[in-house]
Amino acid sequence: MSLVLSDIVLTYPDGDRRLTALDHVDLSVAPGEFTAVVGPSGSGKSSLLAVAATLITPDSGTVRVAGHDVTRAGQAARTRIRGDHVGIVFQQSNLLASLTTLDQLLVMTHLSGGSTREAASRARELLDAVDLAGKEHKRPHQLSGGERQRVNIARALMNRPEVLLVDEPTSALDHHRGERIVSLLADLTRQNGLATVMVTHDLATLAKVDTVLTMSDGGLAAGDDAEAAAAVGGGRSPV
Ligand SMILES: Nc1ncnc2c1ncn2[C@@H]1O[C@H](COP(=O)(O)OP(=O)(O)OP(=O)(O)O)[C@@H](O)[C@H]1O
Repeated sequence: MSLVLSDIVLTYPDGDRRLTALDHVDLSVAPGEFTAVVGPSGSGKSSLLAVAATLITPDSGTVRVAGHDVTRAGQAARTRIRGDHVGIVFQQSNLLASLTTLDQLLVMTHLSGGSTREAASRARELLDAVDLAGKEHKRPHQLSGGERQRVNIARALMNRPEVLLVDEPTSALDHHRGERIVSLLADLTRQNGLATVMVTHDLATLAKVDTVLTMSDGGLAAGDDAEAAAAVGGGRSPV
């Protein structure tokens, strides 16, 4: 398994008490497996992604990323494990306004101290894979929302991660562009043997994933599409 969360408990301060955001959560994602997590607002989905991304340390439980026990690692080791093994795609494109598409990707290698020549060919290969060949020299304001999200995805894959974590990738896109992004994520997951976890409210995208899990009050359970519909709010239309 590329990503294993075992018996995770995460609480936040809440006045003079603690609020339990993740309540004994287990999650395992194999290489090449595309997992979706659905659930109502406040159920703990972002907290789950943040723990898997090694951005927050749970109160208890263990997180293993590409075989590394992150929970026992110090701050520096955790940062290295995240940089080497985890790709993260946020809900809103958070590209740097002044950089070209190509430079958005190259900056990742620069930060991790990798070889520049290899990075340039890796970046071009990825931009080709996300159908952005020819847009290398555009800046974010010259790209559509879907194109910006594809730059985000390519950037997350620059360092060849084993684990890809994606938060609401379709929320800023119309239905057609949203479907294209999720199909792309499904293809990249299989082609690159990624363990992908996607948080989504968009039930139309669930057809493309291997596993659907539902979060409810900090608990995570296997769920079919009907349960998923109920979990995101009584089967309301995809957004
Ligand atoms: N930094 C924080 N401090 C205190 N409480 C928090 C913090 N972050 C989240 N929470 C609480 O933890 C619970 C889980 O929040 P989380 O953001 O993980 O839910 P979510 O399912 O991602 O919600 P949404 O779909 O609205 O983004 C909620 O009750 C939320 O209010």
